Amino acid sequence: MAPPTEQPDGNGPLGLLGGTFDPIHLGHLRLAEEAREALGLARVRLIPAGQPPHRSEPGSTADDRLAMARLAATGNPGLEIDDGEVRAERKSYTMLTLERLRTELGPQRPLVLILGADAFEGLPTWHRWQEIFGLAHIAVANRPGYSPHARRWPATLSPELAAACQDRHTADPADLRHTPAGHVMPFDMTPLAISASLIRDLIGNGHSARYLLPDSVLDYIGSHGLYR
Ligand SMILES: Nc1ncnc2c1ncn2[C@@H]1O[C@H](COP(=O)(O)OP(=O)(O)OP(=O)(O)O)[C@@H](O)[C@H]1O
Ligand SMILES: O=C(O)c1ccc[n+]([C@@H]2O[C@H](COP(=O)([O-])O)[C@@H](O)[C@H]2O)c1
Repeated sequence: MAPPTEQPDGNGPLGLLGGTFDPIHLGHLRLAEEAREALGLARVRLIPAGQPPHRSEPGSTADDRLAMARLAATGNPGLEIDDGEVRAERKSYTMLTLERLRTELGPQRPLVLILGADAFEGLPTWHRWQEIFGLAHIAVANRPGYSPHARRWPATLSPELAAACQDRHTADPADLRHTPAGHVMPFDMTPLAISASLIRDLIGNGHSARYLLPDSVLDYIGSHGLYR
């Protein structure tokens, strides 16, 4: 008989995947799913940004982006939704979200901030970025077209990011379980050249975006007339 699969426990590392999710797509969902498996996360919390700090106004409202994230997570017990950034009347700075989560979850629960390579590249421009390492681990996935691929670290990182990561780098997911925060771990995911901007462009130009995102999300976009 096969051994029982390890059940996710309430104190295991919690993955955090923030994004504008304009709209959420299969790149985001595979990122969450593959991070959960590769890093041994109990669950992954999707956190739609209410007011994304470093981009112009999204093409759909925060409430629509939250609704689409809820639809995308439906049926996957490994995912949960956090509406805190949508509800907050301020820019969606990750440090502030991590402080809120530490208040909610306590100082000991391992938190793993999941970033695609493009987001990670921009980390030194984030609000209080150096403090993030004190509140969460960071896991970085490859993304087609972006340079800081795990296998080429640290050569492809900017000097300040390389310096910040130097003593934090790990390739062992056990390190993410044994401490609440502080490690940086690159991991490989199935390369998917899907982006929300591609989907917005396709829909805006009257083309099909089917099979790039869940059908339920595509139906929502259609019934609410988004991105036209
Ligand atoms: N195809 C993908 N592969 C790996 N990571 C991804 C992918 N798409 C998005 N991500 C990651 O998901 C997070 C949220 O991304 P975001 O919501 O900005 O989506 P996006 O597709 O990059 O959007 P846009 O095209 O509007 O810039 C970021 O960390 C980003 O790097
Ligand atoms: O905290 C910051 O200063 C900060 C700056 C840029 C982006 N972020 C977060 O990074 C995630 C991805 O952002 P975006 O714009 O690529 O969708 C999302 O959760 C944002 O809130 C955070």
